[in-house]
Amino acid sequence: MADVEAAKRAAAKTAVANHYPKDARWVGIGSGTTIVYVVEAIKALGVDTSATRYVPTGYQSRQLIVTAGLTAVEFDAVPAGTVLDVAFDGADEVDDELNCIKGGGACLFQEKLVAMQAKEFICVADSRKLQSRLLSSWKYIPIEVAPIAAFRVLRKLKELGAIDPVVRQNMDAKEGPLKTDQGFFLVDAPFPPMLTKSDVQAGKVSGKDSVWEVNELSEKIKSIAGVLDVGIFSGLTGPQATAAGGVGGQRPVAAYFGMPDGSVSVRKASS
Ligand SMILES: O=C(CO)[C@H](O)[C@H](O)COP(=O)(O)O
Repeated sequence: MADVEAAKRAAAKTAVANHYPKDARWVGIGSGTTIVYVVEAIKALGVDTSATRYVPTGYQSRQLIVTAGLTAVEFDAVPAGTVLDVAFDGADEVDDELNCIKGGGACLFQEKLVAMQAKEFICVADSRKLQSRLLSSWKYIPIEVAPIAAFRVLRKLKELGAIDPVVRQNMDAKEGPLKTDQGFFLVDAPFPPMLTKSDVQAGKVSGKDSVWEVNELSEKIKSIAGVLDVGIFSGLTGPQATAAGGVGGQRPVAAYFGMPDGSVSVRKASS
């Protein structure tokens, strides 16, 4: 465990050193345990942060920002048209093309909003998260769902090939479904490992026999009525989205993994 924490810290330090702009104005801060080291690394830079505004992806993230003595501005208070300089976040799994699964820590919708508002979305994780295909080691896709539609969504997910999807429950003394920062439920939907775009280009068949290409499955799940968002971050990166006339993408431009030997492996999105 100590090694895993050291790996997360090393990845965060390198990611911040490479991507935190000297004159940062707007910075997205994600959720989870790894992001704690990103904030630690930002503080350790010793730069003047008085004019920098940090945009959280949920309650935990906001507390982290404030406790570090940084200024938090909620996503809906960011002035219209503002593009964040950079957004850092963790992931539950990252594939060869830098598609990610997120939401294991019960945040995903706000994480996606923040990532998609950033010029650069940077993922920080430890080596356990690095797999050639999504759903290799991590077994389910978190999906944020309107409570009233939960049973319908479960049924539709089974039709798509999900194996025993469930509504995530509170782990503390308060029994019942866990609620997200939006007051929604989370459905955890196990699927077999997904295909990447290059798998499909190489002739592997997608969408049949419950084996899905990442983007295709993401779209299918998002189109189910009652789904707020899906914990698959795929498609365009920020610069690609900007070039296409949009703001930012949901796929990171780079992912940093702390390795067991103390090194940091960097993966960059190619296409
Ligand atoms: O998506 C997330 C929260 O829902 C987290 O980024 C993801 O679960 C990774 O967390 P950790 O850094 O603790 O491994």
